[in-house]
Amino acid sequence: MLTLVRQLPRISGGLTAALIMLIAVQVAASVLLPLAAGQLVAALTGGGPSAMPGVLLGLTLFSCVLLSDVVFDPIRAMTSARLGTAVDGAMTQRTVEGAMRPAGVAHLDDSAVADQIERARAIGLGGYPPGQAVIALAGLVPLRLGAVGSGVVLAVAGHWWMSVVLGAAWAITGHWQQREVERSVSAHGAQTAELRRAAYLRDLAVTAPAAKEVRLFGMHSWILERFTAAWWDGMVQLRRATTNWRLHSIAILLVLIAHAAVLLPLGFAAAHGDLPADQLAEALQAMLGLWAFGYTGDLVWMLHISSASVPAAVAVSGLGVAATGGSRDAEGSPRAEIRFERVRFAYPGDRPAVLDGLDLVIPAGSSLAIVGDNGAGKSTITKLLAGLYTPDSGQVLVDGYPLGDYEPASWRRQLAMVFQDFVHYPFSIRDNIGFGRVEAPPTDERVAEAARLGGFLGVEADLADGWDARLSAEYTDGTELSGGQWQRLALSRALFAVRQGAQVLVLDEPTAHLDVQAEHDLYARFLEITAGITTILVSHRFATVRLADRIAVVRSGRISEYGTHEELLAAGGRYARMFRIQSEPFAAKGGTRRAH
Ligand SMILES: Nc1ncnc2c1ncn2[C@@H]1O[C@H](COP(=O)(O)OP(=O)(O)OP(=O)(O)O)[C@@H](O)[C@H]1O
Repeated sequence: MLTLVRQLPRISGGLTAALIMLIAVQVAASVLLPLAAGQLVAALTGGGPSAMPGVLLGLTLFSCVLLSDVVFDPIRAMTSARLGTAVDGAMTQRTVEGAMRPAGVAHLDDSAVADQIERARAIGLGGYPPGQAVIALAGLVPLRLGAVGSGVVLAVAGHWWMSVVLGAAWAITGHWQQREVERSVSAHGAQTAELRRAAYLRDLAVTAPAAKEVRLFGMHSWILERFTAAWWDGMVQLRRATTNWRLHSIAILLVLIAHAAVLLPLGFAAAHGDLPADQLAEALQAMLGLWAFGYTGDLVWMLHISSASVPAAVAVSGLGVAATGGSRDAEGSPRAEIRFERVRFAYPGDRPAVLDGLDLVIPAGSSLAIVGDNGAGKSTITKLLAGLYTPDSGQVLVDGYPLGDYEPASWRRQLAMVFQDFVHYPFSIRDNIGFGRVEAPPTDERVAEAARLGGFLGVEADLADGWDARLSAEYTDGTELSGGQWQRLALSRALFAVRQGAQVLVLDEPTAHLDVQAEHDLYARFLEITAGITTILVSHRFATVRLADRIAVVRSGRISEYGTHEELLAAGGRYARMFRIQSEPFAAKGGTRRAH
């Protein structure tokens, strides 16, 4: 909560100042109320024509309270809502900036950082944005300060010990209940394993990616039953962890006893004429205001649960601030070679090394195909080349300089990559292709040329909006592409980058979704596409692999074979075996089966 308060003036100094002033007005009004009541009772019980000025003063005080309620309360509500929206916007923006700032992606594999990002998104807390905390704070602060004022009035009108007894009783119970809320909030933040499972099952049911299989496999009741069981089990665990009924009962008893201890002497003194009626009225009115020292219900809960994401958002917004890349300009690199030297790498966490002692040289301007079994580390090599991860030991050198010496953005501009799990951006075709080089305006000409090279040209011709057609079935005017069309679009995106100056083209399984004709057409354009640049192909298809000048086989974390297609076939090693398996005539096997 303190973290949130510290952020407020930074996010909007004007709104914060306005809110403080409006809260001060509300506090003053809450103190005026018992004084007004006392003033009126004093004037009316005094009798005679002299009552008029006293009544007028009492009514004026009441009018001030009324004015504050009628005029300033709505303004305070609007101001806190606006400040809340500003906080939501600023926190989300900082989270987004922070999450994207680190040059690599290793921080996203760190479970502590992933957890912070999850909290910063407020998802782990059931979607309570921090702006709600501002609204709760704007409600809570005047109540608490008003209670202080009521305490002073009670001390003056009644007796000082009355404020102490009542204030202490409320404060103790409020403290217990606040601790319960804090426990509950942190339990919600951590979420029980059951609730996390329930959230996963819910997402399976309500999000598009699993929708097809859920229906195909008839998983409706399976998911519903398990979701219901997991959710209730999780909730029961949460309640058990956070609710203490015994303390609740003691708290109620304590407050009742404290009120009796104050009310009885007040009544006794008034009955015996030791306490004038106006003071009794003031004291009784002030007693009612003291409750705000205690548990202020939903406001406390809302304040704690909504502000819980703020420290995480502040931590995420600081990600990568201290990290500095090199300063060498990579423009035009590599001119000589890319070299992996004794590279060892394991993904963050306690994981085994994927690459261990890997040496590899890729001469500039040549093409290299990387082959190997599933999970051998082929994609990992491309991620290290892109600087998304850094080797644990050894180094990646570009023209003799470690990758870390280069300014990260300038090295990235030299790369055009199609990842195996490339993203389907739900934006226009133009944007999807233009993302290859965001600095270069995606003009019709540039987009069409990239689409021609990537084999996408023509798809836009059937769409009403052409290059500006939106690619998402979730929009009424949107279009959904086929798997192969998305792959051609991803290729076009990379080739847009190449046409805008990228020097290294990395294609991870570029033909996996392509039909025979599209694959053939791509091979036909291969020389045109790769002319003058360094190309790295990761593929299991030997028709693709054979296009490359050289081939490297990855096995047991290092390069086990390296050479041209003919050289590796002649060597009779792993590559030759893989090639033979893939090129064995399928019909012969099928024929054997048919014969039975
Ligand atoms: N982000 C990650 N976090 C942890 N482990 C990972 C991550 N990405 C990959 N791995 C692991 O690293 C190993 C190598 O993965 P990589 O994707 O490089 O293999 P690959 O050779 O490209 O495989 P495939 O042919 O199946 O695409 C695998 O064991 C994989 O489980």
